[in-house]
Amino acid sequence: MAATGFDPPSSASSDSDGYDEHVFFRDIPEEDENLDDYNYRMSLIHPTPPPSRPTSAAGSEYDLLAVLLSTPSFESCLALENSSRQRTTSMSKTGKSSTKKLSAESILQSKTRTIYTAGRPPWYNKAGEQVEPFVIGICGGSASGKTTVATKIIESLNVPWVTLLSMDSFYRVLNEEQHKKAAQNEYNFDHPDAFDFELLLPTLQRLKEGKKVDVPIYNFVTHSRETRTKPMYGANVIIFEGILAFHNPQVLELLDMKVFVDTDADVRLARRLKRDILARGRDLEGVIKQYVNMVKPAFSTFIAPSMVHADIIVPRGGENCVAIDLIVQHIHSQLQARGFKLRPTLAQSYAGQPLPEALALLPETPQIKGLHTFIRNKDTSRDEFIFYSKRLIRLVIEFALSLLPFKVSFQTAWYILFYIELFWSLLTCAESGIHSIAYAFPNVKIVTSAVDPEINENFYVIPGIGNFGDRYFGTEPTITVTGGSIKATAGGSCLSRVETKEASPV
Ligand SMILES: Nc1ncnc2c1ncn2[C@@H]1O[C@H](COP(=O)(O)OP(=O)(O)O)[C@@H](O)[C@H]1O
Ligand SMILES: Nc1ccn([C@@H]2O[C@H](COP(=O)(O)O)[C@@H](O)[C@H]2O)c(=O)n1
Repeated sequence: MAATGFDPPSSASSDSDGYDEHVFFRDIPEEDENLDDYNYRMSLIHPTPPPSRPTSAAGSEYDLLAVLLSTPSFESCLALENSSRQRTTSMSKTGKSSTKKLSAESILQSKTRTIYTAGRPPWYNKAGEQVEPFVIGICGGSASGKTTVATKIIESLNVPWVTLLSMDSFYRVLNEEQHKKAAQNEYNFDHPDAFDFELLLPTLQRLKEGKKVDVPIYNFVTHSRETRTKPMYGANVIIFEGILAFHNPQVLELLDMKVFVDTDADVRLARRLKRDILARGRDLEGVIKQYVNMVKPAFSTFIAPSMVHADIIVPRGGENCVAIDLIVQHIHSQLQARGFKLRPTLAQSYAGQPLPEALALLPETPQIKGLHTFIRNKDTSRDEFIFYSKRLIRLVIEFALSLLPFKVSFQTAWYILFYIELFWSLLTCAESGIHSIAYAFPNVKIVTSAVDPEINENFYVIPGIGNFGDRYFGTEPTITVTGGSIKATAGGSCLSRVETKEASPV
């Protein structure tokens, strides 16, 4: 654990698995608590933009849309859209059939709104069945690097929903006498009795069931729980870390994968000295006294022996990228087996089917061909890539507006722009993506400037531009070769797969 008054991270989200997959397919139970959960998640996806318009290097269109989408008009448009939605399967005129099926269970009515759902919240599988999250336990001595390893796993995983639960949040509330001992560095925080397992166990159980929990926030300076708690939510992956993560047999039962972080005692002591003095309000003598009398003995008695439960031992902790990569790969294969990883399935789902009626393709003029030639060239610089992409985006948006069957009034303008957000990401699109969006948003017209028949195993359009978002925002993985070893990095974190060839656009 790295910070004073640890504010437990609730969920890390990334959208790599596709916007549509985890945003709008939300099954909302009717209780208000769960609706709050829904609203919370929606706020993560559509955070309120800052009042002033941000000056992002990557495009004013998006900034404008972000501001527009935060307006009350957007909410009403969404309600309008949702209330009229039906699940449909539509085929193009060239196809044999054109069917429209209403699925009553995909429309959910709460007290305040109507919500369309294809029946699959983030932690449900493709068939809409609830799937247990994958729970990882990380154990190890104090300052061994448990939190650092957990954070690196989360960074490398690139999975939409991950929850990190720290055992530190479950330190017991002390009485007056215990507080006095703690102030003199004489209270044993490393003994199992110091932890509130009666609260910890049901909390982890509920999270594993995909339910919301309220987690205490612990303050290491005052040795006490804060009055507020932190809400946490079920996820695809739950990481539970703590010095005694493997101590309680019932907790152990809940862990699908057990990782022990094994860092030398002298390194741990050095890190702890620095951290406790800088971040936990301690002094040198106090830290050493606590370490010698309680931390070190408890490590030998309780923590080191629990290493026998570990599936993986990570020497040195967070700097051990190889071990973290292995863990990440294992988690990916477990998620795949549980049916969480839908993108590869969706990519293959519609092979050979005629394109949906909802698709409107820009006429292939010399101008469009020229713009595509630039953005599909892997040697096009990022500045040029953004420049030509913006021109193409403008043409797509203009074309989309020209397709609207009604006169644009002030009210309808918001409605149109809601659609444009979807169009915009479809500058170019793979067939499987068009089918997936047409299925999820049956009433939305999809406008794009090019349809690509295939995507490769990295979901790159072939022949194409690599990952459009990565090229546009400059977040492409890079390869560095140092001292004969090849290391792939993305945003400074360990990658789940170390590439042996350049990860350049195809
Ligand atoms: N590989 C590392 N190199 C240097 N400092 C580290 C490393 N790993 C962790 N630390 C530092 O050591 C302290 C404890 O790390 P942390 O990951 O919070 O351990 P734990 O969760 O096991 O207590 C933190 O201040 C952190 O920044
Ligand atoms: N009030 C407290 C509570 C706990 N500790 C020490 O924290 C260590 C566990 O946290 P890590 O992040 O290092 O795993 C544990 O060794 C306790 O001694 C404390 O000093 N004061």
